[in-house]
Parts: sequence; structure tokens; C-alpha cells
Amino acid sequence: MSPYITVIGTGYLGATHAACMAELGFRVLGVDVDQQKLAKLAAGELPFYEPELAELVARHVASGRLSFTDSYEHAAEVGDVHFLCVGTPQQPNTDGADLSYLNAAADRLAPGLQRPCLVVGKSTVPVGTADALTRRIQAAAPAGTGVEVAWNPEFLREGYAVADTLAPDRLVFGVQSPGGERALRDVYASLLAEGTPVVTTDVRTAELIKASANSFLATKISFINAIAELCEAAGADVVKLAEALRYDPRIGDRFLSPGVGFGGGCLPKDIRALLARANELGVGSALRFLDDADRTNLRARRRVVDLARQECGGSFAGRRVGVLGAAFKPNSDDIRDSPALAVAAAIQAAGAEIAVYDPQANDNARKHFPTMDIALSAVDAARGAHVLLHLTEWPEFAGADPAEFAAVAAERRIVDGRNTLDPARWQAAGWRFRAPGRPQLDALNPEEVNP
Ligand SMILES: NC(=O)C1=CN([C@@H]2O[C@H](COP(=O)(O)OP(=O)(O)OC[C@H]3O[C@@H](n4cnc5c(N)ncnc54)[C@H](O)[C@@H]3O)[C@@H](O)[C@H]2O)C=CC1
Ligand SMILES: O=C(O)[C@H]1O[C@H](OP(=O)(O)OP(=O)(O)OC[C@H]2O[C@@H](n3ccc(=O)[nH]c3=O)[C@H](O)[C@@H]2O)[C@H](O)[C@@H](O)[C@@H]1O
Repeated sequence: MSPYITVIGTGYLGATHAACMAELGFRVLGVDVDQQKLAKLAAGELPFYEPELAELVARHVASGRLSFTDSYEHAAEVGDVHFLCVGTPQQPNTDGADLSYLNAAADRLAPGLQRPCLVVGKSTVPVGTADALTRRIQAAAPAGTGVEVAWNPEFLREGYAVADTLAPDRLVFGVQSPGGERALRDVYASLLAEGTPVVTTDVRTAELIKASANSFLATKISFINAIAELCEAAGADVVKLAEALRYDPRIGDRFLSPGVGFGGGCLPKDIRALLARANELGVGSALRFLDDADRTNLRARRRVVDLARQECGGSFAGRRVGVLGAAFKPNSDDIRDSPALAVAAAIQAAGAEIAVYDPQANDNARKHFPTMDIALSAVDAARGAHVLLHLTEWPEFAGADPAEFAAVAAERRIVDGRNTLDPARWQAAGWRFRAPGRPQLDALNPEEVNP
């Protein structure tokens, strides 16, 4: 009989995993402590924006294959495989990961376990967490239960979460016995049958694979942003430079987009957590470049603020700035550590009036930045603006007509913090165009538009 799956923590990762496990044919029970989130999910609604996921949740809740609860007792009773998907945010006062949610979940699940089962960590954790959690769960589970712990890190990207879960680049099984591997192979049998590569290893290596993957991606982005700074100083063009680098398959064609840098609930916290753990293990000096990657990333935000200040004539006082984008990346409503909102907040603190627009993240931005003016459209954000900032590369911004913005802006000056707009289109519509790592471009025919 196919295993009954529980997914503990139904946020961006857990809700996706639960719905995708149901899509693979399993009965799935999602567990959370957030009653509002549970109520929405139980009604077949998604409490956040993620393409394709709402339809999957609705369909599988309606079919009865996917349900939700706050009862750990029920989860412990029915589950054969329990996936742990709770958050592991940065601790408030250190760079290390906060494991309190994971420990709380384990403490609530373990006492109710009554028969052999597999507890599978999916959250991103410091190396050594699985070992500690194994001891914690085995000590709290009733004697002789036969509970085992495995680590199966997740590599999905927000915005592509469903596709990445149902067709992953690879699966990683960190296991402590052949039985643990067999159970994971059963769960992922259909993906393995399609040829998904799998790396089976010990739990410590599995934990480090995940932290290394995110750290490599973050370092790659900071590399190109450091080169962008050099390009700016030298009068070179980082977009052309990156285009040329991408043709080299050894470098690869992704994660080389220069701009305002990386954000989100994962890359920033994960590089800090990896370095913090390396320091604990006495090898921090080997990974010091992660600190540089972090600093370069934060400097990329400040450099966009500086470009905006220059375009405001050296001071934000009495100026109005329109911001296109609030989410940390397009196709998501997630604003955790969003570069767009960090830049907007810094500019507001420096004295400008700010209007922000995002196609999906307006509600989250309003909730977390109540003093910011949240516009109802991209053009509204530009109304009366002395400078317009493009900070999240939603397709609707790349496709927008610069003349429509010119008609409402106070001045035609744009900073493309993502380097994805077509400078020629904006210049032709009378805009002065600035972007990190690129030569400044003055407006062509400024008198032809909005004279
Ligand atoms: N968001 C993403 O794209 C990915 C996230 N990850 C990792 O997955 C983990 C979760 O991340 P997100 O889903 O983004 O976080 P999130 O904050 O969206 O979701 C965490 C969920 O856990 C729930 N929770 C907290 N304590 C709980 C408890 N004791 N019992 C049950 N539920 C509890 C929260 O209410 C929330 O719904 C993190 O370790 C993250 O690094 C890994 C890959 C992708
Ligand atoms: O552990 C996680 O949670 C996930 O973190 C990232 O996924 P995600 O945060 O959803 O988004 P990315 O596509 O990686 O983008 C992260 C940030 O980097 C920025 N970025 C990305 C690429 C690039 O070239 N330049 C750049 O600035 C994005 O705008 C965004 O702010 C990883 O890509 C996933 O593999 C991983 O599972």
C-alpha cells in the first residue's frame, strides 16, 4: 500500500510539497500551527501567490486526497512518512539558523508516533541538525516505535515551485539505513522512473549539499555584481560582459544577472548560516568569501540607492520616487528580505516620498511597510515621480510603454536595478537611463515626448 504522507509546516515549501505529493497520487495531510493559513488551505485556497499551485491545492482538496490539520496526534497516527517543512530563519541576534520551529515540530510529533515511520527533513538546516533531531525524536517517541530520520533537501525556486517539485534537477536522499533509502525511493518512484538523478548519501552530506548549492548561487550573483561595480568605475558595460561569459559552458548561462542583488527567505540567510556553522566547526576562514558575497550583495542595494540619489540631484528631500516591484523576485508575492523594498525603505528614510507597485506583492508590502504609498498600477507609481526605479523584473514592466510613464512622471529618469529593460525604448521615449554596471545613457529626443 502506498504510504500516507504528512507535511509539517505548510508555507511556501510545505504547501507546494503537500500539493505535489497529492499530485503524485498519495494521500497527504498538511500540518501547521497557523490557523488562518490552515483555514484557507482546508478550503482549497492558497494563502500566497505561486503560479500553478492554487489550482493543484483546490483540485486535491476537492478530491479528498489532500487535507489539513493542526493536530499532531492525528498526523502521528496516520503518517508513514512525515516531511518536516517548517521555517529555519536567521536568528535575531546571530547569523546562525533558528532551529526552534524544527525542534518544536519534532517535540510535538514524536510522542504520538505508534509504529515504524520515516521522519524526513526538507527544511534547510546547518550540518549536524539531522543527527541532533534523530536523538531528540528517538528519545521522545514511545519505546520500540522504530522511527528513523532522513534528510531530503529541497531545491525548488519560488515562481517555479510546482514544476521544480514535479520535475526536479536531482533528488538528494540523506539516509541512515537501507530502509530509509527504500522508503524515499517509494515516495519518489514516479520521478525516479522518469530518470531524475538521485544522490544517496549520509544525512550530514545531504544537509551540506543544500547549503552549498545556495551558497554557490549567491556567490555567483555577487561575483557579477562586484564586476558590475568595476564596470561602472571603468566605463564598461556589465550586461555585454555577462552575455559573453554565459557562452562558456564552464561558467554557465544562469545566475549571472547583475543588478540590485539577491534577496528572499533563503539565499541571504543560508550563506550566513553556512558561515556561522563553519565558524563553529573551526573552518570559518575557508569560507570567508561568503562574508564578501554577503557584503557585495548589500552594497548592490546601496549602489542602486546612490544612482537614484544622483538622479534626484544629490538629495532625496522633497523628491518623489516611483518603485516598480516589491517582491524579492518576479512570479512571487514573497517580500522576505526583498531588495526592492529594502531600497525603497532606504530612500524613504532619506526623505523621499515613495510609491511602490507590484503585480502580486502589494498586499504584503502594505502590511509590512504601512507608511509607504502602495500604488494600484505601474503607471500610478510613476505619477509625479522625479525618478522611477525598476527593482523586480516582472514581465509587465519589460512590456510597458515608456511613453505612458512619461505622460505622468515629473521627470523622465529611470534606474533599471535589474538590467532587464530595453534602454533604447526608454531613451527613445525621452528617458535618461541608468543601470548598475552600465554607462549612463541620456535621453534621445527629450523634447518629442511630454514637451
Ligand atoms: N521557500 C522556498 O522556496 C524554499 C524553502 N526552503 C526551506 O524550507 C523551509 C521553510 O521555508 P518556507 O516554506 O519558505 O517558510 P514559510 O515561513 O513560508 O513556512 C513555514 C511554515 O511552518 C509553519 N510552522 C512554524 N512552526 C510550526 C510548527 N511547530 N508546526 C507546524 N508548522 C509550523 C509556519 O506557520 C509556516 O506556515 C526553510 O528551511 C527554507 O530554507 C527550501 C527550499 C525552497
Ligand atoms: O533554498 C531556497 O529556498 C531556494 O533558494 C533559491 O530560490 P529562490 O530564493 O526562490 O529564488 P532565486 O531564483 O534563486 O532568486 C534569489 C534571488 O536572487 C536574485 N537573482 C537571481 C539570479 C541572478 O542572476 N541575479 C539575481 O539577482 C533574484 O532576483 C532573487 O532576489 C534557489 O534558487 C533554490 O534552488 C532554493 O531551493
